[in-house]
Amino acid sequence: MTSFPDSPVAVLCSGGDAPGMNAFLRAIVRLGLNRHHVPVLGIRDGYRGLVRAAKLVNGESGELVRLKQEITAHAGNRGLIDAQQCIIQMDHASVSGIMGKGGTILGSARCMDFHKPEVRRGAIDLLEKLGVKALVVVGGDGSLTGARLLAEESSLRVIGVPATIDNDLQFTEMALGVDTAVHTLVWAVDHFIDTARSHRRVMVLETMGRESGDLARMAALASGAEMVITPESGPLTEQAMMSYAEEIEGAMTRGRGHAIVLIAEGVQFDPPQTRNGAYVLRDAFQKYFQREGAPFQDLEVRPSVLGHLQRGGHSTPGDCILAARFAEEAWKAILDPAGANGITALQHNKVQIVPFGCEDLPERALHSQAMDRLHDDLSSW
Ligand SMILES: Nc1ncnc2c1ncn2[C@@H]1O[C@H](COP(=O)(O)OP(=O)(O)O)[C@@H](O)[C@H]1O
Ligand SMILES: O=P(O)(O)OC[C@H]1O[C@](O)(COP(=O)(O)O)[C@@H](O)[C@@H]1O
Repeated sequence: MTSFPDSPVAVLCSGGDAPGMNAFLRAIVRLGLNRHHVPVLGIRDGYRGLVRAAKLVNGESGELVRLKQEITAHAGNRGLIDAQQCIIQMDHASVSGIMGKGGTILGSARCMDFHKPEVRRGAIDLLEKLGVKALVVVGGDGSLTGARLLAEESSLRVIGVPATIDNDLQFTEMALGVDTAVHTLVWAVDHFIDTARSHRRVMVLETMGRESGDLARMAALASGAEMVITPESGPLTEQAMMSYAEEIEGAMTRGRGHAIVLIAEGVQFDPPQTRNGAYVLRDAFQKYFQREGAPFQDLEVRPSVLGHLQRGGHSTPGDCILAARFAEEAWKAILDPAGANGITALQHNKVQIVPFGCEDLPERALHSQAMDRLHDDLSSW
Protein backbone atom coordinates (compact mmCIF):
# COMPACT_ATOMS: atom_id res chain seq x y z
CA MET A 1 0.00 0.00 0.00
CA THR A 2 1.28 3.51 -0.83
CA SER A 3 1.88 5.95 2.00
CA PHE A 4 -0.14 9.08 2.68
CA PRO A 5 1.09 11.91 0.41
CA ASP A 6 3.23 14.76 1.73
CA SER A 7 1.83 18.30 1.56
CA PRO A 8 -1.16 17.61 -0.67
CA VAL A 9 -3.48 20.27 -2.01
CA ALA A 10 -7.17 19.77 -1.18
CA VAL A 11 -10.09 20.75 -3.39
CA LEU A 12 -13.83 20.89 -2.75
CA CYS A 13 -16.96 22.06 -4.59
CA SER A 14 -19.57 23.91 -2.55
CA GLY A 15 -23.00 25.52 -2.95
CA GLY A 16 -25.11 24.99 -6.07
CA ASP A 17 -23.39 22.71 -8.57
CA ALA A 18 -22.37 24.44 -11.80
CA PRO A 19 -21.27 23.09 -15.18
CA GLY A 20 -17.52 23.45 -15.43
CA MET A 21 -16.86 22.17 -11.90
CA ASN A 22 -15.77 18.79 -13.29
CA ALA A 23 -13.60 20.41 -15.95
CA PHE A 24 -11.96 22.37 -13.15
CA LEU A 25 -11.39 19.23 -11.04
CA ARG A 26 -9.80 17.51 -14.02
CA ALA A 27 -7.55 20.49 -14.67
CA ILE A 28 -6.47 21.00 -11.05
CA VAL A 29 -5.68 17.30 -10.62
CA ARG A 30 -3.90 16.88 -13.96
CA LEU A 31 -1.82 20.05 -13.56
CA GLY A 32 -0.98 18.94 -10.02
CA LEU A 33 0.19 15.51 -11.11
CA ASN A 34 1.68 16.28 -14.54
CA ARG A 35 3.13 19.73 -14.22
CA HIS A 36 3.76 20.36 -10.53
CA HIS A 37 4.04 16.83 -9.11
CA VAL A 38 1.81 17.71 -6.18
CA PRO A 39 -0.89 15.26 -5.07
CA VAL A 40 -4.50 16.43 -4.82
CA LEU A 41 -7.09 15.33 -2.28
CA GLY A 42 -10.73 15.70 -3.30
CA ILE A 43 -13.09 16.51 -0.45
CA ARG A 44 -16.55 15.18 -0.95
CA ASP A 45 -19.79 17.20 -0.54
CA GLY A 46 -18.19 20.57 0.03
CA TYR A 47 -17.83 21.92 3.55
CA ARG A 48 -20.29 19.27 4.74
CA GLY A 49 -17.84 16.48 3.82
CA LEU A 50 -14.96 18.34 5.41
CA VAL A 51 -16.94 18.84 8.62
CA ARG A 52 -18.02 15.17 8.60
CA ALA A 53 -14.40 14.04 8.29
CA ALA A 54 -13.31 16.45 11.03
CA LYS A 55 -16.02 15.12 13.36
CA LEU A 56 -14.97 11.52 12.66
CA VAL A 57 -11.38 12.26 13.58
CA ASN A 58 -12.23 14.68 16.38
CA GLY A 59 -8.72 14.86 17.83
CA GLU A 60 -8.33 11.07 18.08
CA SER A 61 -4.97 10.05 16.69
CA GLY A 62 -6.26 6.52 16.01
CA GLU A 63 -9.06 7.89 13.87
CA LEU A 64 -6.61 10.10 11.99
CA VAL A 65 -4.47 7.07 11.17
CA ARG A 66 -7.60 5.19 10.06
CA LEU A 67 -8.68 8.09 7.83
CA LYS A 68 -5.23 8.28 6.20
CA GLN A 69 -5.30 4.52 5.63
CA GLU A 70 -8.73 4.73 4.02
CA ILE A 71 -7.53 7.53 1.71
CA THR A 72 -4.47 5.61 0.56
CA ALA A 73 -6.17 2.21 0.36
CA HIS A 74 -9.11 3.53 -1.66
CA ALA A 75 -7.53 6.10 -3.94
CA GLY A 76 -9.07 7.44 -7.16
CA ASN A 77 -12.15 5.71 -8.50
CA ARG A 78 -12.14 3.17 -5.65
CA GLY A 79 -12.71 5.99 -3.21
CA LEU A 80 -15.23 7.73 -5.46
CA ILE A 81 -17.37 4.59 -5.69
CA ASP A 82 -17.90 4.58 -1.92
CA ALA A 83 -20.30 7.44 -1.19
CA GLN A 84 -19.30 7.38 2.48
CA GLN A 85 -15.63 8.16 1.89
CA CYS A 86 -15.18 11.86 2.67
CA ILE A 87 -11.68 12.40 1.23
CA ILE A 88 -10.29 10.88 -1.94
CA GLN A 89 -6.75 10.92 -3.27
CA MET A 90 -7.29 11.90 -6.88
CA ASP A 91 -5.36 10.18 -9.64
CA HIS A 92 -5.32 10.41 -13.44
CA ALA A 93 -8.08 7.86 -13.94
CA SER A 94 -10.41 9.48 -11.41
CA VAL A 95 -10.72 12.56 -13.62
CA SER A 96 -10.83 10.73 -16.95
CA GLY A 97 -13.87 11.33 -19.12
CA ILE A 98 -15.43 13.90 -16.79
CA MET A 99 -14.50 17.17 -18.48
CA GLY A 100 -17.83 17.99 -20.07
CA LYS A 101 -20.05 16.24 -17.56
CA GLY A 102 -22.43 18.44 -15.58
CA GLY A 103 -22.50 18.49 -11.77
CA THR A 104 -19.40 17.50 -9.85
CA ILE A 105 -17.94 14.06 -9.26
CA LEU A 106 -16.98 15.17 -5.74
CA GLY A 107 -20.52 16.23 -4.89
CA SER A 108 -21.51 19.61 -3.52
CA ALA A 109 -23.61 20.76 -0.58
CA ARG A 110 -24.85 23.65 1.47
CA CYS A 111 -23.68 23.32 5.08
CA MET A 112 -25.22 25.70 7.61
CA ASP A 113 -22.86 24.46 10.33
CA PHE A 114 -19.97 26.08 8.54
CA HIS A 115 -21.20 29.48 9.69
CA LYS A 116 -20.03 28.51 13.21
CA PRO A 117 -16.40 29.46 13.98
CA GLU A 118 -15.87 26.33 16.12
CA VAL A 119 -16.96 24.10 13.22
CA ARG A 120 -14.53 25.86 10.87
CA ARG A 121 -11.82 25.44 13.55
CA GLY A 122 -12.39 21.68 13.49
CA ALA A 123 -12.07 21.69 9.70
CA ILE A 124 -8.83 23.69 9.84
CA ASP A 125 -7.41 21.31 12.48
CA LEU A 126 -8.13 18.33 10.26
CA LEU A 127 -6.54 19.92 7.18
CA GLU A 128 -3.47 20.81 9.23
CA LYS A 129 -3.21 17.27 10.62
CA LEU A 130 -3.36 15.90 7.09
CA GLY A 131 -0.49 18.25 6.16
CA VAL A 132 -2.61 20.01 3.54
CA LYS A 133 -0.69 22.95 2.15
CA ALA A 134 -3.51 24.64 0.31
CA LEU A 135 -7.28 24.40 -0.03
CA VAL A 136 -9.11 25.22 -3.25
CA VAL A 137 -12.81 26.06 -2.87
CA VAL A 138 -14.98 26.02 -6.00
CA GLY A 139 -18.35 27.70 -5.58
CA GLY A 140 -20.47 30.83 -5.46
CA ASP A 141 -20.68 33.83 -3.21
CA GLY A 142 -21.43 31.96 0.02
CA SER A 143 -18.75 29.32 -0.54
CA LEU A 144 -16.18 32.00 -1.25
CA THR A 145 -17.16 33.78 1.98
CA GLY A 146 -16.51 30.51 3.80
CA ALA A 147 -13.14 30.30 2.02
CA ARG A 148 -12.25 33.85 3.04
CA LEU A 149 -13.01 33.00 6.69
CA LEU A 150 -10.84 29.87 6.50
CA ALA A 151 -8.00 31.98 5.10
CA GLU A 152 -8.38 34.52 7.91
CA GLU A 153 -8.62 31.88 10.64
CA SER A 154 -5.70 29.65 9.56
CA SER A 155 -2.26 29.73 8.01
CA LEU A 156 -3.47 27.65 5.07
CA ARG A 157 -3.16 28.98 1.53
CA VAL A 158 -6.79 29.26 0.41
CA ILE A 159 -7.80 29.85 -3.20
CA GLY A 160 -11.40 30.40 -4.29
CA VAL A 161 -12.74 29.63 -7.76
CA PRO A 162 -16.01 31.27 -8.88
CA ALA A 163 -18.63 28.76 -10.03
CA THR A 164 -22.30 29.74 -10.17
CA ILE A 165 -24.76 29.94 -13.02
CA ASP A 166 -26.11 33.18 -11.49
CA ASN A 167 -23.00 35.18 -12.54
CA ASP A 168 -23.61 37.31 -9.47
CA LEU A 169 -19.95 37.67 -8.44
CA GLN A 170 -19.15 41.23 -9.35
CA PHE A 171 -15.33 40.90 -9.33
CA THR A 172 -15.22 38.46 -12.25
CA GLU A 173 -16.68 38.92 -15.70
CA MET A 174 -17.67 35.25 -15.79
CA ALA A 175 -18.07 32.43 -13.29
CA LEU A 176 -17.91 28.75 -14.23
CA GLY A 177 -21.30 27.46 -15.36
CA VAL A 178 -22.72 30.68 -16.80
CA ASP A 179 -21.83 29.98 -20.42
CA THR A 180 -23.40 26.52 -20.26
CA ALA A 181 -26.54 27.74 -18.49
CA VAL A 182 -27.03 30.46 -21.11
CA HIS A 183 -26.61 27.81 -23.78
CA THR A 184 -29.25 25.64 -22.10
CA LEU A 185 -31.63 28.58 -21.84
CA VAL A 186 -31.24 29.32 -25.55
CA TRP A 187 -32.11 25.69 -26.22
CA ALA A 188 -35.15 25.97 -23.93
CA VAL A 189 -36.36 29.19 -25.57
CA ASP A 190 -36.03 27.54 -28.99
CA HIS A 191 -38.35 24.78 -27.80
CA PHE A 192 -40.90 27.12 -26.25
CA ILE A 193 -40.94 29.28 -29.39
CA ASP A 194 -42.37 26.39 -31.42
CA THR A 195 -45.53 26.30 -29.31
CA ALA A 196 -45.61 30.08 -28.88
CA ARG A 197 -45.63 30.52 -32.67
CA SER A 198 -48.03 27.68 -33.39
CA HIS A 199 -50.60 28.78 -30.80
CA ARG A 200 -49.87 32.53 -30.95
CA ARG A 201 -49.15 32.59 -27.28
CA VAL A 202 -47.14 34.52 -24.77
CA MET A 203 -44.72 32.24 -22.92
CA VAL A 204 -43.41 33.50 -19.59
CA LEU A 205 -40.26 31.60 -18.63
CA GLU A 206 -38.68 31.94 -15.22
CA THR A 207 -34.90 31.59 -15.16
CA MET A 208 -32.68 31.04 -12.13
CA GLY A 209 -30.73 33.93 -10.63
CA ARG A 210 -31.43 34.43 -6.94
CA GLU A 211 -30.35 38.06 -6.78
CA SER A 212 -28.90 38.82 -10.18
CA GLY A 213 -30.55 39.07 -13.59
CA ASP A 214 -27.38 38.42 -15.55
CA LEU A 215 -28.29 34.89 -16.54
CA ALA A 216 -31.71 36.01 -17.81
CA ARG A 217 -30.36 39.01 -19.72
CA MET A 218 -27.56 37.02 -21.35
CA ALA A 219 -30.06 34.33 -22.33
CA ALA A 220 -32.43 36.97 -23.73
CA LEU A 221 -29.67 38.48 -25.85
CA ALA A 222 -28.56 35.09 -27.13
CA SER A 223 -32.04 33.66 -27.79
CA GLY A 224 -33.87 36.73 -29.07
CA ALA A 225 -36.54 36.45 -26.36
CA GLU A 226 -38.76 39.49 -26.80
CA MET A 227 -38.72 40.69 -23.21
CA VAL A 228 -36.55 40.23 -20.13
CA ILE A 229 -37.37 41.31 -16.58
CA THR A 230 -34.56 41.35 -14.00
CA PRO A 231 -34.24 42.23 -10.29
CA GLU A 232 -31.96 45.16 -11.05
CA SER A 233 -34.96 47.22 -12.24
CA GLY A 234 -36.43 47.12 -8.71
CA PRO A 235 -39.65 45.56 -7.41
CA LEU A 236 -42.30 44.90 -10.05
CA THR A 237 -45.51 46.83 -9.40
CA GLU A 238 -48.95 46.09 -10.84
CA GLN A 239 -48.53 49.18 -12.98
CA ALA A 240 -45.17 47.99 -14.37
CA MET A 241 -46.71 44.60 -15.24
CA MET A 242 -49.55 46.37 -17.04
CA SER A 243 -47.13 48.41 -19.09
CA TYR A 244 -45.22 45.24 -20.10
CA ALA A 245 -48.57 43.74 -21.15
CA GLU A 246 -49.40 46.91 -23.05
CA GLU A 247 -46.09 46.64 -24.88
CA ILE A 248 -46.91 43.07 -25.95
CA GLU A 249 -50.42 44.05 -27.01
CA GLY A 250 -48.97 46.91 -29.07
CA ALA A 251 -46.69 44.46 -30.86
CA MET A 252 -49.62 42.14 -31.54
CA THR A 253 -51.51 45.09 -33.04
CA ARG A 254 -48.58 45.60 -35.42
CA GLY A 255 -48.82 41.98 -36.56
CA ARG A 256 -46.66 40.11 -34.10
CA GLY A 257 -48.07 36.67 -33.25
CA HIS A 258 -46.22 35.52 -30.13
CA ALA A 259 -43.82 36.60 -27.40
CA ILE A 260 -41.25 34.98 -25.13
CA VAL A 261 -40.80 36.79 -21.81
CA LEU A 262 -37.92 35.84 -19.51
CA ILE A 263 -38.26 36.74 -15.85
CA ALA A 264 -35.39 36.13 -13.42
CA GLU A 265 -36.20 34.20 -10.25
CA GLY A 266 -34.84 37.06 -8.11
CA VAL A 267 -37.41 39.63 -9.28
CA GLN A 268 -39.31 41.00 -6.28
CA PHE A 269 -42.87 42.32 -6.40
CA ASP A 270 -44.54 45.29 -4.82
CA PRO A 271 -46.67 44.24 -2.97
CA PRO A 272 -44.61 41.09 -2.22
CA GLN A 273 -45.78 37.75 -3.67
CA THR A 274 -45.24 34.23 -2.44
CA ARG A 275 -45.77 32.52 -5.80
CA ASN A 276 -43.15 32.18 -8.54
CA GLY A 277 -42.79 35.33 -10.62
CA ALA A 278 -43.79 33.53 -13.83
CA TYR A 279 -47.24 32.77 -12.38
CA VAL A 280 -47.74 36.26 -10.97
CA LEU A 281 -46.85 37.74 -14.36
CA ARG A 282 -49.12 35.29 -16.19
CA ASP A 283 -52.10 36.37 -14.09
CA ALA A 284 -51.33 40.07 -14.54
CA PHE A 285 -50.88 39.71 -18.32
CA GLN A 286 -54.01 37.58 -18.70
CA LYS A 287 -56.03 40.11 -16.72
CA TYR A 288 -54.82 42.90 -19.00
CA PHE A 289 -55.42 41.01 -22.24
CA GLN A 290 -58.96 40.05 -21.13
CA ARG A 291 -60.07 43.50 -20.02
CA GLU A 292 -63.32 44.79 -21.50
CA GLY A 293 -62.96 45.82 -25.13
CA ALA A 294 -59.34 44.59 -25.43
CA PRO A 295 -58.27 43.63 -28.98
CA PHE A 296 -56.72 40.22 -28.15
CA GLN A 297 -58.95 38.68 -25.52
CA ASP A 298 -58.07 35.18 -26.74
CA LEU A 299 -54.35 35.71 -26.29
CA GLU A 300 -53.15 32.97 -23.97
CA VAL A 301 -50.26 33.22 -21.55
CA ARG A 302 -48.41 30.13 -20.33
CA PRO A 303 -45.91 30.23 -17.47
CA SER A 304 -42.99 27.81 -16.94
CA VAL A 305 -40.41 27.68 -14.19
CA LEU A 306 -37.27 26.26 -15.79
CA GLY A 307 -35.61 25.40 -12.46
CA HIS A 308 -32.72 22.98 -12.20
CA LEU A 309 -32.83 22.15 -15.90
CA GLN A 310 -30.52 25.16 -16.16
CA ARG A 311 -27.87 23.83 -13.77
CA GLY A 312 -27.25 20.47 -15.40
CA GLY A 313 -26.03 19.19 -18.73
CA HIS A 314 -22.83 19.00 -20.72
CA SER A 315 -20.57 22.01 -20.22
CA THR A 316 -19.77 24.22 -23.16
CA PRO A 317 -16.21 24.49 -24.50
CA GLY A 318 -16.22 28.04 -23.08
CA ASP A 319 -16.73 26.73 -19.55
CA CYS A 320 -14.15 23.95 -20.00
CA ILE A 321 -11.56 26.46 -21.22
CA LEU A 322 -12.29 28.90 -18.39
CA ALA A 323 -11.99 26.01 -15.92
CA ALA A 324 -8.52 25.14 -17.24
CA ARG A 325 -7.45 28.78 -17.06
CA PHE A 326 -8.74 29.12 -13.48
CA ALA A 327 -6.91 25.92 -12.49
CA GLU A 328 -3.63 27.14 -13.97
CA GLU A 329 -3.88 30.43 -12.09
CA ALA A 330 -4.85 28.64 -8.87
CA TRP A 331 -1.68 26.53 -9.06
CA LYS A 332 0.46 29.61 -9.66
CA ALA A 333 -0.95 31.19 -6.49
CA ILE A 334 -0.57 27.99 -4.48
CA LEU A 335 3.06 27.48 -5.45
CA ASP A 336 4.25 31.07 -5.27
CA PRO A 337 5.88 31.46 -1.81
CA ALA A 338 5.04 35.16 -1.91
CA GLY A 339 1.57 34.52 -3.32
CA ALA A 340 -1.52 35.60 -1.45
CA ASN A 341 -4.87 34.01 -0.68
CA GLY A 342 -7.61 35.06 -3.07
CA ILE A 343 -9.97 34.15 -5.87
CA THR A 344 -9.33 33.41 -9.52
CA ALA A 345 -11.15 36.02 -11.58
CA LEU A 346 -11.62 36.91 -15.22
CA GLN A 347 -10.98 40.61 -15.61
CA HIS A 348 -10.53 42.23 -19.02
CA ASN A 349 -10.29 38.71 -20.40
CA LYS A 350 -7.25 37.96 -18.24
CA VAL A 351 -7.34 35.41 -15.42
CA GLN A 352 -5.77 36.69 -12.23
CA ILE A 353 -6.01 36.28 -8.47
CA VAL A 354 -7.94 38.97 -6.66
CA PRO A 355 -7.77 39.16 -2.87
CA PHE A 356 -10.74 37.96 -0.80
CA GLY A 357 -13.20 40.75 -0.11
CA CYS A 358 -12.08 42.61 -3.25
CA GLU A 359 -14.05 45.46 -4.71
CA ASP A 360 -16.79 44.93 -7.28
CA LEU A 361 -15.78 45.71 -10.85
CA PRO A 362 -17.69 48.93 -11.60
CA GLU A 363 -17.85 47.96 -15.25
CA ARG A 364 -19.89 44.85 -14.39
CA ALA A 365 -22.99 46.93 -13.59
CA LEU A 366 -22.39 49.13 -16.63
CA HIS A 367 -22.03 46.06 -18.80
CA SER A 368 -25.38 44.71 -17.53
CA GLN A 369 -27.05 48.03 -18.30
CA ALA A 370 -25.47 48.07 -21.77
CA MET A 371 -26.79 44.52 -22.36
CA ASP A 372 -30.29 45.66 -21.36
CA ARG A 373 -30.13 48.61 -23.79
CA LEU A 374 -28.84 46.37 -26.55
CA HIS A 375 -31.60 43.85 -25.92
CA ASP A 376 -34.27 46.58 -25.96
CA ASP A 377 -33.09 47.85 -29.32
CA LEU A 378 -32.71 44.38 -30.81
CA SER A 379 -36.12 43.19 -29.74
CA SER A 380 -38.33 46.25 -30.08
CA TRP A 381 -41.28 45.37 -32.28
N1 LIG B 1 -20.99 33.65 5.92
C1 LIG B 1 -20.59 32.39 5.80
N2 LIG B 1 -19.73 31.85 6.69
C2 LIG B 1 -19.30 30.59 6.57
N3 LIG B 1 -19.67 29.75 5.60
C3 LIG B 1 -20.54 30.21 4.69
C4 LIG B 1 -21.04 31.54 4.72
N4 LIG B 1 -21.89 31.70 3.68
C5 LIG B 1 -21.92 30.52 3.04
N5 LIG B 1 -21.11 29.63 3.62
C6 LIG B 1 -20.91 28.22 3.24
O1 LIG B 1 -20.98 28.07 1.84
C7 LIG B 1 -22.06 27.19 1.52
C8 LIG B 1 -22.62 27.54 0.17
O2 LIG B 1 -23.14 28.85 0.21
P1 LIG B 1 -24.41 29.24 -0.67
O3 LIG B 1 -24.60 30.70 -0.53
O4 LIG B 1 -25.55 28.35 -0.34
O5 LIG B 1 -23.99 28.81 -2.15
P2 LIG B 1 -22.97 29.48 -3.18
O6 LIG B 1 -21.61 29.27 -2.70
O7 LIG B 1 -23.26 28.72 -4.43
O8 LIG B 1 -23.34 30.94 -3.26
C9 LIG B 1 -23.02 27.35 2.68
O9 LIG B 1 -23.92 26.27 2.79
C10 LIG B 1 -22.05 27.38 3.83
O10 LIG B 1 -21.54 26.10 4.10
O1 LIG C 1 -30.60 23.97 -5.74
P1 LIG C 1 -31.09 24.85 -4.65
O2 LIG C 1 -30.38 24.59 -3.38
O3 LIG C 1 -32.57 24.82 -4.55
O4 LIG C 1 -30.70 26.34 -5.01
C1 LIG C 1 -31.30 27.12 -5.98
C2 LIG C 1 -30.43 28.33 -6.21
O5 LIG C 1 -29.16 27.92 -6.69
C3 LIG C 1 -28.84 28.64 -7.87
O6 LIG C 1 -29.15 27.80 -8.98
C4 LIG C 1 -27.37 28.94 -7.90
O7 LIG C 1 -27.06 29.72 -6.78
P2 LIG C 1 -25.69 29.54 -6.00
O8 LIG C 1 -24.61 29.72 -6.99
O9 LIG C 1 -25.69 30.58 -4.94
O10 LIG C 1 -25.66 28.17 -5.44
C5 LIG C 1 -29.76 29.87 -7.85
O11 LIG C 1 -30.01 30.38 -9.13
C6 LIG C 1 -30.99 29.30 -7.20
O12 LIG C 1 -31.71 30.30 -6.56
